[in-house]
Amino acid sequence: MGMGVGWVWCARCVVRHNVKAPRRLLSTQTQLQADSLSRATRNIGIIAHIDAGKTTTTERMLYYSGHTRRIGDVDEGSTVTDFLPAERARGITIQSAAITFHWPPSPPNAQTQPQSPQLPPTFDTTLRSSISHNINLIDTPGHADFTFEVLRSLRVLDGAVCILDGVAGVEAQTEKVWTQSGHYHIPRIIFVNKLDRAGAAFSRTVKEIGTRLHGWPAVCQIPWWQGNNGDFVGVGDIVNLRGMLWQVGGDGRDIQAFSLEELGESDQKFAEEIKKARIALVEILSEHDDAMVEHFLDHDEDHLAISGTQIVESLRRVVLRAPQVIIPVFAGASFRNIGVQPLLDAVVDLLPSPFERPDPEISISNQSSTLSALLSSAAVAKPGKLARKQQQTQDQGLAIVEAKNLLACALAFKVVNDPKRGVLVYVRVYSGSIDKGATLYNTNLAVSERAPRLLKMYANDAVEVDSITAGQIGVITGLKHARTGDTLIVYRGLQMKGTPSGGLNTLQLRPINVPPPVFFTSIEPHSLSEQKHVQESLGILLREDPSLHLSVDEESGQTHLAGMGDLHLEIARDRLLIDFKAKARIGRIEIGYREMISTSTAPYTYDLDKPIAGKPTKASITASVEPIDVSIIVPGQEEIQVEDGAFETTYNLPDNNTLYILHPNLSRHDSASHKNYIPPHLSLPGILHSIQAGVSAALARGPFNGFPVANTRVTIDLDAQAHLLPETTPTAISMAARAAVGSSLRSVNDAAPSALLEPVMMVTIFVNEGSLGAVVQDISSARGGQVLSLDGSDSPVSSTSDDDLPRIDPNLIYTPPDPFASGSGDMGSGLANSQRQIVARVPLKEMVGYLNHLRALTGGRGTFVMTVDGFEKMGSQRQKEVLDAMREF
Ligand SMILES: Nc1nc2c(ncn2[C@@H]2O[C@H](COP(=O)(O)OP(=O)(O)OP(=O)(O)O)[C@@H](O)[C@H]2O)c(=O)[nH]1
Repeated sequence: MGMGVGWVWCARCVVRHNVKAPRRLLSTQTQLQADSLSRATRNIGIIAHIDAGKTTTTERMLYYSGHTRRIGDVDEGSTVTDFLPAERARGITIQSAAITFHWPPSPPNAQTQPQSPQLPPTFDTTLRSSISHNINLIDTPGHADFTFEVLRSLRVLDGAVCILDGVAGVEAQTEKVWTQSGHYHIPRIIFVNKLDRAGAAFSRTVKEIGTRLHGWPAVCQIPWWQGNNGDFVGVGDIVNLRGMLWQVGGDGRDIQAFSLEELGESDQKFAEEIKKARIALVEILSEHDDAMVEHFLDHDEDHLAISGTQIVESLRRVVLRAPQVIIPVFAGASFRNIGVQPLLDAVVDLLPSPFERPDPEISISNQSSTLSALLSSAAVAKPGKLARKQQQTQDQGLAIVEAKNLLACALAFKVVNDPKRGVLVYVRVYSGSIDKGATLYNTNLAVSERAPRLLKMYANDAVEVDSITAGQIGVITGLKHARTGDTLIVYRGLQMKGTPSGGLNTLQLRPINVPPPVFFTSIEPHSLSEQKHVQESLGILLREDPSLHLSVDEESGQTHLAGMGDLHLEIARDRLLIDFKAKARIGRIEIGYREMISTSTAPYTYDLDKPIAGKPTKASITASVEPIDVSIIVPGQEEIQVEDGAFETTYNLPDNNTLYILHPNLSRHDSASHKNYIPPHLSLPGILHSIQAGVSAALARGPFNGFPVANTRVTIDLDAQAHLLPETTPTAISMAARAAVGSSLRSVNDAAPSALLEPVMMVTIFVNEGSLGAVVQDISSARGGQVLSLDGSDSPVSSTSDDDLPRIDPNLIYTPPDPFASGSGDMGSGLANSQRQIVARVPLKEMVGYLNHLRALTGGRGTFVMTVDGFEKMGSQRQKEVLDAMREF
């Protein structure tokens, strides 16, 4: 008979609360506690193709950890993670919420208190998974439209579990996210789910892991199929050499373990397969880990004699090495409650703590660096030695000196409006500690705001905490400005209205390129009285997802909402109408073309002189515009300030626009001299920010057809004495800048009409050999696309930086047989080869509704992913057709 396998909390992890520290030691003590908390923390995400079972698996994880009392069911729409009604209706996960739980489960009273367990100095004999850890599970969206959203959540992960559907195998979207997470060097393990389904093919899936994800699968579990129908009942645990049998129909807590000896009597074949798998596992580890070779020799070359702990430590070493070449593979069926607890053990045992991660990249004064480089230079740099650091720019030198005042640095990785609690800002702290009440400086928005309340989010509970320390994930409530993706810093001596000096105000954590919006829709409140609510809801929506863009046409008052995909906008629409109950008419979802001016203007000055909010207000702005001539523009959507000289400032704006501001009387390096030129209530950074906001608003709506303007250089001549008066406010500067640039664009368009640019996509299509011809034919003739490669390695999916990843021969991969898979005769290389990949550039217009067409062409098997490759000038005939079609509508 087998023994029960229990996941119960262990007494060792209880924190000793009653130790009194002498007062002066307190801060080091707290630091130590924070460090051990982080060492016992896993910040992980689940990456998976839509429908692979991410939500189902998450639910089980929360249930077994003791944080929920019943298993939520996705199909009934009662799950914890997918908490937005719009998600429930669609059954897909779109919001990246983060949930904390403990694994193994912690004692009931410590359940919701952050704790710092006492970890042993080494793990040579103890498994990490024998001690309760904090798991911060960050939800990543699975749909192709949300790739950017995935990227955004990926950058705060320390490790990931990739869930594969054991019937469908490795799917296009998984491949894409896998590659992206590889770019961030995120260690990953794989869970092959849905092995209970008819047609489940573990072996085929493992081979696909090798061929499509470019790593050597290390099979840590094999499926246990029983009876004539091949019922999936449990797994063979290759690490610990045992069979694990889940009670049929139970909640999954009742698991029996059978030793190889016991199995030898009941299921001889299965016992033999476990041994085979163990040999393969030791072999593959030995190829990549010298310590494993030593263990192997120490145990007289007996693969079975090596201890489970040694295998786990070896797996951990190879998983944490970048690039990751070995991919541990686990098996289960979370819907049947099979396999989830060992998967959680693997999360703790194999994935890294925040301390085991590479130093996070930052950008500061538009230069790339890493956070610890910045922090450690602060420790050594003394102002007097600055001269020696002059190979860096002066701004960076200043930042280094100022970095000693940087008390904390965090990334707001997700903003969610919770109907009950208001706007929740999920943060990951990278250095220092954010304490309750701290003043946070937002380097993206150049504003300060106080953090009134800090929370730790558990599945069933939000618990208030006093601080969120480095390596931790938590929630700040009550913030009015912070948006998804913003960098927040705590800075010694910062005043609410102040700006951190010396370049720290430009610090960005793990900056990413925001793809340009290529679809838009119009929004019109039902009535004037609804307008305020619609505006407020849109405001929250944009804080949640800054990849949505809002622009208002000054004359018609019409509002446009732009996004990255049609589904992206559909979700935003549902969010607005259903979740926020906004009363508005939402127009058709259309393609977001760009306009480009064809000639330049002389400087034009707009003088604003009118009462704003009851006060007389004045501002003047002198602007000129000129086209930047490139035929294809490459997307890049972040506003980046380039501080090139003391008296000039350049902004690289979205859509390949540039803003060049000359401020001859205002030196960036001598703010004391400004008082001679500008009224005391204005500051140079504030003025520049207002000009940029006004110019961006003007560029968002072109004069030709109301599309955003691209490829344009705007020059602003700022004569501080003439243009900035006592009655000048930041709002007035923005309005004047918008008006000056708006008029310049109109006059240039009157002189010579602008041209339209259309979004062109890089499309990667996966099809079976049989449909290849038809799909290529359709793309290149009917859709006007250009096929770039077939099965090429230069595609965006397996992109250039992965060249060092191995090309893997599926015949060299160990897999157990697939006795019940349909088409199991055609295993391995045959199947892998029959899957073909087409990479093509296709105008977005021709890709609308493509999925259905592709399904029809491929008997439902084809899939594709696409990203914006650029905007291209259209031929005059094509432009006319597009414009005619728009007018008709
Ligand atoms: N047979 C079987 N079905 C499963 C299993 N796991 C999940 N499912 C089903 O697969 C469907 C999708 O599961 P979800 O958990 O919603 O998948 P998801 O990956 O979260 O999907 P999105 O939220 O849309 O990204 C649901 O109908 C589940 O009941 C499994 O182990 N076996």
